[in-house]
Amino acid sequence: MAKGVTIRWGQHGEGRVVTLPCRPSVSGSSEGTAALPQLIADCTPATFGHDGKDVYDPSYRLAGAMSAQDFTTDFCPYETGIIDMITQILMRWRGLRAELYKLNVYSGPSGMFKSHVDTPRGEKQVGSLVVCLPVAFQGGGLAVRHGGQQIVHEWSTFMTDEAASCVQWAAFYSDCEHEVLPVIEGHRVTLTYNLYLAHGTGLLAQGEWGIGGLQPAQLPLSQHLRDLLLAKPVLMPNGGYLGFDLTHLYPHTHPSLHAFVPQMLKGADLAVYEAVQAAGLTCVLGGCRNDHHFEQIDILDKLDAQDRRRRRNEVTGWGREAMVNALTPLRVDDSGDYHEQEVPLEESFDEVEVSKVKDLRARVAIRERITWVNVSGHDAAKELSFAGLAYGNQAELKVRYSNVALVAKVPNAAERGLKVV
Ligand SMILES: O=C(O)CCC(=O)C(=O)O
Ligand SMILES: [Fe+2]
Repeated sequence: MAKGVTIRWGQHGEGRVVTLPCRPSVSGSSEGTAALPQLIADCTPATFGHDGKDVYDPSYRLAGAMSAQDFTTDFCPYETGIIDMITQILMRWRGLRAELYKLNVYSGPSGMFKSHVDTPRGEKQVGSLVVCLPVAFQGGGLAVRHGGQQIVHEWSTFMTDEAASCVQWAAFYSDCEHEVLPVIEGHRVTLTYNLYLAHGTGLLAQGEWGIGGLQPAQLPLSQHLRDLLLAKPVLMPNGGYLGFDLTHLYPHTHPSLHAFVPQMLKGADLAVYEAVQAAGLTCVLGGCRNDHHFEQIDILDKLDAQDRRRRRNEVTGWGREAMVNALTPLRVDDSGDYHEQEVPLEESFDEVEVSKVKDLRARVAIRERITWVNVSGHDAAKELSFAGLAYGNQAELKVRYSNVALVAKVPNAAERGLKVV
């Protein structure tokens, strides 16, 4: 670990600093071995939640604690990639926000925290992250239990300089019981973070602190949609469907990646999705509306079913699951050619096999039931796909990116609380 982890704390005018692992004292500075005992001395006895109260009981928890507002650190779990790893493993691509909670010190010969489940801090908390800083200690395993299974994270450094120079970490879901086994010798210094479910990894997609976050309801499109839904005379009194051609290309021809497109929405497309959600509309992602490629015959049925489920409160509306993904992998043959089923114009239906006409009419009918909001005049939207080639011993078509459309269901006037005169 090249840089070390710096902790700064102390009252105004009495600021202190330690960089871990402790290096030989720099003369005249508090940085060095003397600063660590000071950090430990400045911690207060750690309490824990019991029956809704903070309790101090050294027979259950023997540790020191410093609250996040009383120190700063340059250690960043995002920068080190820890949050990305947790997001992938524990959250299956949903976003996660880590909030520094406490610094704790469990010291030998008996520092420990008996078996407990962390008190959730807010309904979006999904887990905890413990980061063990590079200070030498023995014992102090972190046992995490779930479903009759146990994992013990042994971070003990056995006093070797090499082991004591690493940052080690573990993350677990909030419902996992865990325990800090007794520290035999040395000091086990940890940073704990609360992990919250978020729209995206990091802070930008969160409006919770009232700053910086994207507020989808404030997006101009969201306001226009709400005005449209409440307009007089009533537009679409019997309800209907609004279609948006998305502006970016997505790998929905890929056999498995197509399932992730809702989580991959980019830039303006994400804003369209957020705005549609904020306006209270249910939506579905489907193939491009281009005349030749509108593949999903059942797209509107899927949308209607999702909307009914949402109205019955079976879908919470949280996260990307609220959008139906009707994308299916498009067929790409061995030569990499993409087989679209062309939908000819109605006039030329007689040239098509009779058996196909019913299906083709259904596709045309679906396109016509959707009111398209944006007219995709630009070439990129007309160009149906763009192939990314990867070269191995033979040119192999890896991923093909194609246009995608988002279709939102407009409820009827009564469902919108409007009277039709
Ligand atoms: O330090 C650890 O490994 C876990 C600490 C813990 O369980 C807590 O602070 O709630
Ligand atoms: Fe805990």
